[in-house]
Amino acid sequence: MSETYDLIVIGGGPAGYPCAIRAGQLGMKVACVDAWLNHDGSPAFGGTCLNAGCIPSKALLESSELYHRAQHEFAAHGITVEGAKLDLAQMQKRKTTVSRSLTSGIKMLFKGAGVVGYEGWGKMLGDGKVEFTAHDGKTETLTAKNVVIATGSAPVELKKIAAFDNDKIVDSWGALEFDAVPGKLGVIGAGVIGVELGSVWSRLGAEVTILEALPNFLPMVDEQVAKEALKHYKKQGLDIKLGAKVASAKADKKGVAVEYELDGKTETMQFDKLIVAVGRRPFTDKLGAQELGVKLTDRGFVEVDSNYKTSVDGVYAVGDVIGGAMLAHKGIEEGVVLAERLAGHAATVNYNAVPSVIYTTPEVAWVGKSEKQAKEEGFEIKTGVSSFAASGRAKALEQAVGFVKVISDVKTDRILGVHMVGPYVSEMIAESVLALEYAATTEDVALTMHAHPTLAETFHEAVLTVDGRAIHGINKKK
Ligand SMILES: NC(=O)c1ccc[n+]([C@@H]2O[C@H](COP(=O)([O-])OP(=O)(O)OC[C@H]3O[C@@H](n4cnc5c(N)ncnc54)[C@H](O)[C@@H]3O)[C@@H](O)[C@H]2O)c1
Repeated sequence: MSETYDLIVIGGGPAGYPCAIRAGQLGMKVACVDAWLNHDGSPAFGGTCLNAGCIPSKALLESSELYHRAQHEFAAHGITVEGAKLDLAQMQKRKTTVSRSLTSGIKMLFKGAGVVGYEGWGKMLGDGKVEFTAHDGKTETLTAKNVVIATGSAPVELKKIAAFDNDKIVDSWGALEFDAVPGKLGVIGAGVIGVELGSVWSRLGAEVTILEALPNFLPMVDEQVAKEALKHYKKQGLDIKLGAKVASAKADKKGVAVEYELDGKTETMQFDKLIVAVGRRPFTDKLGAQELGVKLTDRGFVEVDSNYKTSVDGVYAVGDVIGGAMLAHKGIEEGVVLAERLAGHAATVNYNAVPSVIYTTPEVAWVGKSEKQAKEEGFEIKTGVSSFAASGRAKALEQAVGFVKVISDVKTDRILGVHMVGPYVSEMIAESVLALEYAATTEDVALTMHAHPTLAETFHEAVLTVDGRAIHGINKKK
């Protein structure tokens, strides 16, 4: 029997499930097919983000941060905690509970929007047909007017250098599932995943070394912010070796021996576990994309036009699988916008206002252009920086580190970029995104009242600093 739909979404991660839900809300008959299986064999919607990425990593980041604070910060608040002990099994159990509550929630949301969820693999056969193979091997053919590819991405494996063995050499998912704190932990790659996971295990007691091939740290982040973040990471004990290109990693019963080149010399380090976090690749396995003639780029991303349409009529793609920023929220927006367009509505993604966040301590967040980028693009810019050291709220939180930097256009006064390093900047960045979305000037934000005392005042102060009128900072003489 062939079930017929208006839309079949293949992939139920942050790009796919919102696309399916929005399409359902807009009156389409929708199916969403997802192949995810957790390590315990349970299927789940939500993709990497909810099952093995954003959410479980944030759960462990929070728990490990509390453990670290109990040991190193509570005394400053006048709280004595004697013998704070780590119960890693409980910490992992809580992490799983957080994830599962959200992934099971997707099924409820599907119900509410009239979306039919299929747990298993989807393979495009052409002419709107999708072969669905359930986890028990049973197959059925589904048909739809339109098909959306939202199959996401997977960790890049360094097959010749450090192939995953899922025990000693693991990917970012495996690194969230350790059942004991490694004594010595190696990480290849000081990108977002490397520093977030390195932070988790360092706070829990591991000696962490991060080997990064590039000579500069976090090159996608504003230089001033990256420098400040590096200073704090090093202070916390993360040993970040820049310009260290890993040549080989060999695992045996004792651990992993990693050979890397630094300053023309070959060095070796021994670790108990090694995390490989060197980026993610588009995931199109078992999808039938190439057989169908869906054009892929040299790097395997699905090629789409400005309407997210692939080279094959009736086949669209959104999220990590089409490239660009590999961020859940970018995928969510694309999925929703595509559903709206398929329903005949006008909708668009503003790629100039995509926020990025690194959930370390301090957190790093940014949106828009960096100072270097703005200058390279020919803007005459003015900048304003305000430090959290001047924030009453940050001091009360015992987290008065970092700063907010605002970049604006001299000619129009429009805000071009905002870059932050400090406490809870993951939450603060939303205001800057809104400023960019509404093409706000520094004057617009300067005239906006901010509650006192809040961390958000530091953004306001940075904006005031642009024109030398900060109240809680020393302004540069003009
Ligand atoms: N908080 C978040 O928003 C968040 C969290 C996790 C992941 N992500 C996204 O997931 C994607 C993947 O993250 P990632 O950190 O794996 O990739 P990444 O591309 O951000 O960083 C990988 C790093 O590995 C280095 N590298 C590559 N080969 C190496 C080698 N042989 N030796 C040493 N270093 C090497 C690269 O130079 C690079 O700096 C990114 O797009 C990221 O933005 C986002």
